Amino acid sequence: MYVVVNAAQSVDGKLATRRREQLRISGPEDFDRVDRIRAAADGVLVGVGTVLADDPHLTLDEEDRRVQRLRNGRPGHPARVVVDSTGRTPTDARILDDAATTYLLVSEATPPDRREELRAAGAEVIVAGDERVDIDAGVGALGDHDIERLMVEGGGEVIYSCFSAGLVDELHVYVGSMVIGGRDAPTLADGEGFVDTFPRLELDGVERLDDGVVLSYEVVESAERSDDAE
Ligand SMILES: NC(=O)c1ccc[n+]([C@@H]2O[C@H](COP(=O)([O-])OP(=O)(O)OC[C@H]3O[C@@H](n4cnc5c(N)ncnc54)[C@H](O)[C@@H]3O)[C@@H](O)[C@H]2O)c1
Ligand SMILES: Nc1nc(=O)c(N)c(NC[C@H](O)[C@H](O)[C@H](O)COP(=O)(O)O)[nH]1
Repeated sequence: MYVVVNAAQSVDGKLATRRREQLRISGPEDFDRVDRIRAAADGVLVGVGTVLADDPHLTLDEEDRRVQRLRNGRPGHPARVVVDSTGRTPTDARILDDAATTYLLVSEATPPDRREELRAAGAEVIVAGDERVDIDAGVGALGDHDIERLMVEGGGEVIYSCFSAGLVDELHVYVGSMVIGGRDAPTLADGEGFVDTFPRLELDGVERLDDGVVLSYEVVESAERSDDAE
């Protein structure tokens, strides 16, 4: 699986406010760039924290010819994926509409009747992990559903888990010209945090878009021996 992480942050590294309300950090040029990364992917993944905060749709701008060209003749939208240990995705979430296939990666902690409710609401439910979703196994299982290139859109907990599992190949961060602040505001990588070994990146490109900058990195060394696995 080839994994591309994309997120937008303030100059102080926050993805949203401490209230976790949706906030536009990107401008229109950056949202176009996000659409092109989505279009090149077979699947777009978010955590349930993002679903509960933003109710995202995660589809493509079908009017944009540049976006459609990147689909390489693949019809429709990329699949949508939610990491959701206990099945908290609301059955009326926009991500469960019939615009695209939606996989919910749940753990054994999601009771069988909740799995059935989510299936009835349109989700393809994949069980990976006992208490919490085993992100490595869950992402691996997406490979059985023709997903070879995955875009991870956040939030901070899920991005950290992807780095911690050594899954990330590329990282693109849009840095918008604003300060959000707040010790409890989500950042690009939350979770437990690394204290011993750290993922190492190589800067691939810098691009000015809107009134901000996109930093693009290749991951050259992962931190598979994650400190929170001790
Ligand atoms: N600016 C951006 O680019 C951007 C992108 C996405 C989200 N956001 C913002 O981020 C916030 C949500 O981020 P977040 O960090 O609270 O939530 P998240 O979207 O990262 O989801 C995390 C949740 O997923 C579940 N989960 C299950 N298994 C997991 C695993 N193995 N690893 C990690 N999580 C697992 C847990 O319930 C966890 O609380 C919202 O405020 C949203 O608006 C911003
Ligand atoms: N690139 C980017 N810039 C931002 O300023 C911002 N707030 C997000 N946030 C990402 C988060 O996952 C959102 O929920 C989806 O971007 C919503 O996606 P839809 O428009 O519903 O398809 N992403």
